[in-house]
Amino acid sequence: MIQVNNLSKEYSGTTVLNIESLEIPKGQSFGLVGNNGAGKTTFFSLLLDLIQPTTGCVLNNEIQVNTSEDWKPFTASFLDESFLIGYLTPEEYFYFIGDLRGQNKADVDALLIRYEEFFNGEILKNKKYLRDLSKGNQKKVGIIATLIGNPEVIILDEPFANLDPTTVNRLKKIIKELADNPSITVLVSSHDLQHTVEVCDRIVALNKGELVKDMPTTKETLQELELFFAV
Ligand SMILES: Nc1ncnc2c1ncn2[C@@H]1O[C@H](COP(=O)(O)OP(=O)(O)OP(=O)(O)O)[C@@H](O)[C@H]1O
Repeated sequence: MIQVNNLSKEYSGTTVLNIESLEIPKGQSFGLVGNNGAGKTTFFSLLLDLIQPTTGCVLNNEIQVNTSEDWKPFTASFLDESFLIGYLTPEEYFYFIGDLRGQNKADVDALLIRYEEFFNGEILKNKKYLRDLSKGNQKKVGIIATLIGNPEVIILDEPFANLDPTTVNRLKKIIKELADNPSITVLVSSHDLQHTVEVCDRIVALNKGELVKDMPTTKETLQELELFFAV
């Protein structure tokens, strides 16, 4: 269970995120939507302890995220993967991440075989550096890397961006499989309302840093969101 208490973030005196209270139960597939600048990436960055809150805190299973090394079961992929990427081939990168998460080569290989169709196994053979891959292929590598080491919480910031339609469908299948696992919590942010509604069982909308909608996914959710964002 992730708990958010009185969480806010300011930059130069301007509040960009302000969430009084939010709970994300273990096993939930949680969709975060909102216009450009609404605060989605800020929220995820706070969950991941990549930035410090101005007020409040985030707890994972009652452990405050930035006070203990024990909270680190979160993995994440972001829209722009380039910050992860030096002069490493995808294969070197996967083994490097595996090493960080206590996975041996055989564990990583098993995962790569399992998801070969999604991330396009060809990427491994051509030995290009990650920085020289297309944006979509970088994205695929970033997403698969989040799955290494059996994380409890997987954060996918704009996972559908830059992916072709076939790959989007494969990704939706993967997210639904993860969502069906009661011990895995998946958090997805996206501008694609339809994809988000399809893979998430709860949708939260942010507007200018404030939580403006919080609803379970039903048959009406997509229409409701489309009307909301059409205003
Ligand atoms: N380092 C920073 N310094 C100043 N302002 C920032 C910084 N990082 C984010 N912001 C501001 O915080 C607000 C929320 O940004 P954020 O990236 O969280 O939005 P978002 O919902 O992810 O947007 P998008 O859909 O465009 O990716 C924006 O107004 C942004 O300009």
